[in-house]
Order: sequence, then structure tokens, then C-alpha cells
Amino acid sequence: MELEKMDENEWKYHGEGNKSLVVSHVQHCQVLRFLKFPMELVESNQASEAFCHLQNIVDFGKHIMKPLLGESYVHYGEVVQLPLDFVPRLFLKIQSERPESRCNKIMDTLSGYALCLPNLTRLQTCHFIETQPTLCIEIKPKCGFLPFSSHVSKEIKRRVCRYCMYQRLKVANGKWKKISKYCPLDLFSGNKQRMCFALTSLLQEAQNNLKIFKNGELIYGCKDVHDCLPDLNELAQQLKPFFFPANGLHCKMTVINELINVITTALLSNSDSCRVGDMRRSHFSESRTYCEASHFCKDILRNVKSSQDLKKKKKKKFLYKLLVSKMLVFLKIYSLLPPYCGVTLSLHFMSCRKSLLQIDGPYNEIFTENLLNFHAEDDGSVEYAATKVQQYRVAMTAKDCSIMITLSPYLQEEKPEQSTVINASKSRFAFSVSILDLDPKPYENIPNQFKLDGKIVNYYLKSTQTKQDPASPNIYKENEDCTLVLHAV
Ligand SMILES: O=P(O)(O)O[C@@H]1[C@@H](OP(=O)(O)O)[C@H](OP(=O)(O)O)[C@H](O)[C@H](OP(=O)(O)O)[C@H]1OP(=O)(O)O
Ligand SMILES: Nc1ncnc2c1ncn2[C@@H]1O[C@H](COP(=O)(O)OP(=O)(O)OP(=O)(O)O)[C@@H](O)[C@H]1O
Repeated sequence: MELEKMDENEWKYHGEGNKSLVVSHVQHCQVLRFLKFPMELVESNQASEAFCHLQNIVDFGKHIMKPLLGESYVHYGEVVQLPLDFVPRLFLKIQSERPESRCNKIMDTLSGYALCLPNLTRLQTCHFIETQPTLCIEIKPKCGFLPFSSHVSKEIKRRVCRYCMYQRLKVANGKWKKISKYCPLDLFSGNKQRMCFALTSLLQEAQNNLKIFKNGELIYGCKDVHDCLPDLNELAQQLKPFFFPANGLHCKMTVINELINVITTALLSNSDSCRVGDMRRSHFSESRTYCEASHFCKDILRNVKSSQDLKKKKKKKFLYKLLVSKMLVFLKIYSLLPPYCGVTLSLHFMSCRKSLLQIDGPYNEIFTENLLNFHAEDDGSVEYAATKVQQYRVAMTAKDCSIMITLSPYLQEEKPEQSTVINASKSRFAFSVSILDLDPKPYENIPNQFKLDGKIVNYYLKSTQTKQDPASPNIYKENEDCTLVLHAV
């Protein structure tokens, strides 16, 4: 990429989330990821802080998430400075393609900084787009286990996962139209039957948890609640040349089942080495491995070994690793409360401590070593409390990340390693797995997470325990049921 010769016509809108907007190069396997800001903050110094913010994201990916999750999965990219006139032109070009629900934030057109990353919807071995057809499945799996701490005060949290509980609140709020049958515990179970059920449920109700790209173009998934592309027939048509290259008649479900099997195989593939082994594994046995709200047949659920299998037999599996890093949440909100309060109080009296404790970075090797020191004893120090808070923040990042599985029909003349090939019934694929959206979560956001957790649990209990009054619509009122901001829930 020649930074001084940037042409907006060589870039197109690719996608966005809550915090960033992504454009992809029409020819090269590259994307630019821009920060987004709420409208009212655009004129303030937010934009000028963009460089530090982006550099922190890169460092966090490089020094923390990459060692934790594995070398080959994490692509942290680099901060690039773009010509100042290029970004506003690009903004004008793509603005009309943005989903309405995301337009409450504006992309950063002032700082001139962005992250340059490989386009993960393309196979990472090819540098030019036109070389090979690719299929990419992006899954945002969310949190795949139930808390087991003795501090859990609301018993329901031990039985129903956060995702399933949150579904009710999201539908009541109008964020999505229908409750999804997807449950992260099914996906992370390591049990093929449950994983297939989870993936089928994602295909039926994709929400923001599933996207499918063909040759880098979004062909399946919801941009927002009003703009869903959930046509399975159309999807099967698009997928057919990948799974049944010799043509012939194949029904929709045959093609979709091929897709589901290939995704399951990729998720259960062996992973490369990482620091997850340092973490406490014993907590697996303490946690229940199925969620009571899962729509997967409940009788079968009680009999399958699921996560125990994943634990005993599949420590090297990609899925296991992701689950364990999410399990850093074993600190959970309850036991996090004392350290969080301790750190906040200490910062209140000595604001200079913020940099000493590396709350906003730098996310370097020292930060990583402190973070992974799980065996330290609680000596009552603010440093110990800060480590606990940082572990929680890393877990929050892992909870919110996405997985991208990229497949490309395997060409006979290429000789990829066996471990990077997946066999379907009538085709073979070279594949890669990547993890994206590994940004550090702001320290300041912790109280909001507490508050949201309380709302989710309260709304779930209310909607499942009381009979719906037919006269009152099922609309959640913002001022109801909020637990105290720092209340253990
Ligand atoms: O808190 P959650 O579970 O709703 O997760 C948020 C996501 O909502 P989801 O439930 O996946 O639709 C939310 O996703 P959407 O904007 O809803 O697509 C963001 O990922 C948000 O992260 P950030 O604050 O932008 O860094 C996520 O927030 P945090 O991970 O920062 O809490
Ligand atoms: N390196 C990449 N290659 C290809 N596509 C990408 C890449 N990075 C991001 N995307 C696409 O852009 C979308 C938005 O990116 P991302 O998830 O990083 O945004 P975000 O604002 O941080 O999300 P969130 O709402 O979860 O905070 C992703 O869902 C993915 O489809």
C-alpha cells in the first residue's frame, strides 16, 4: 500500500461494529479499520488521541492476546497515517452503505490514523484477491460457560448462560425480532451434535453472531434488525459450487449440512502453542456444562459429556483455548468487586497511579507477565487488585471477540500441511482460523458492565417467572429493574 497515493476508489465499505468501521481494498488482501466516535465527541480531543488509542490496540493484540490465544490466530496489524484529504473522500464514498443502526457514530475523519490489517475474509496465504475463490464464516460466539464461583448470588446464573438470558432483553428492547436458539455452551461443548445444533441455530437467526462472506463480499448475515439477509435457499445456491463442484442436484439442507460439518471440523482443529496452559484448568470441573435455556434437547443434554470431553481429550483444540481464555472470567463480577473498588479508590487519591498500574497501557511484556501471574497471593496491595482487574478486562475482550474461518478449495498443485486441509464429502479445502476484535475494553466501562449484567438477570427472571399480562406490551422500561451500579449480582 503506497500511503502517499491513496485513492478512495480502490477501497469499499466492508463492515462495522460499535467502535470501528472497516473498508477493504478492491484488489489487495488488506483492510483499513477506522475508529468511530459518537457525534457529540467528534470536535473534542478524541480524534487527536486516535494514534495512542490505535497503538494501544496493536500492543494489546501483540503482547497480550497473541501469546494467550496463539501465534497464527491473531493479526494485530499496524497503525498507518493516511493523507488527510483521502479519509473525508472515503467517508463520503461509503457513508450511504452504512446500516442505519450504526450511523449514530461517525468514523474518525480528522486524525488521519487507521489500522491496516490483512483481510481475514481471504485466505492468508494469498496476497492478491483474484487468485482463489474463498468462503469465510465469521462467528461472534460470546461467553461459553456458566459461572461457578461461590460468590454468585443469583442462582439463575449457574443454570442459564448470559447469552440466553440477554436474548429476552434484546427482543424486548427491539434490538432483534426473534429469540435465537443459539447457545454458546452448545457451540463450545466439543460435542459434535450440540455444535451442529448451535450452528444451525445461528444460520436460522444470525443476529450479530454470524456472517458469511464469499470472495470477500457479505452474502449472509444481518447488518441490522431492519436489514437481514436470512435466505437459506439463496445461501445454499451460493455455497453449492464450493461443496459440490461437479454440479448435479443437491437439496438445500445437504449443502447447508456440508457447511456446518466443515465449520465444526475447523473449530475442533488442533491449535498452536499459547499461554493458556498457564491458566487454572481445575475450574472446568466445577462449572455446569449445559445451559438450561438451551433449545438443544434437554434429555440428551444431561447425558452428553460435552465440555468434560473438551477438557480431557482436546486441550490442544482451538475451541478449548478460546474457552479457557474466556474463563479468565472466573474472577467474575462478584469477586472482582473488592479489587475494582480498591483500585478505583486508590486512583481517586493518587491519579498518577493510573500509569504506574498500566491501566491505560502501555500493553507491553511487563503487563503480560503481571497478568499471567495467577499464583500470586492476595497481599492486600493495590498492585494485586489491579492485576485482578486487568485479568477481568482481558476476559471481557475474549468474551466479545469473533472467529473467522476462511476456506478455499484445495488445489492439487498446492501442498499445504495436512492440518490445514478439511475434507468435505465432495470437496477439499485449505483453511485458516483467525480471531478478530481483540481490543482492550476501557477500565471506565466496568461499572456499565455490572449494571447491564443486573438488568439482564432481572429482566430474565421477571419475564420467565411472571405470567405476561396480555394488556401490557412486552416492552422493557429503561428505568425498571436496574441493580446498583456496583452491586454484586
Ligand atoms: O456487553 P455485551 O455482551 O452486550 O457486548 C457488547 C456487544 O453487544 P452484543 O451483546 O454482542 O450484541 C456490542 O456489539 P454490537 O454493537 O451489539 O454489535 C459490542 O461488541 C460491545 O463492545 P464495545 O463496547 O463496542 O467494545 C460489547 O460490549 P462489551 O463487551 O464492551 O461489554
Ligand atoms: N481484518 C479484518 N478482515 C476482514 N474483515 C474484518 C477485519 N476486521 C474487521 N472486519 C469486519 O468488520 C466488522 C467490524 O469489525 P470489528 O468487529 O473489529 O468492529 P468493532 O466495532 O470493534 O466491533 P464490536 O461491535 O464488537 O465492538 C467485523 O465484524 C468483520 O466482519
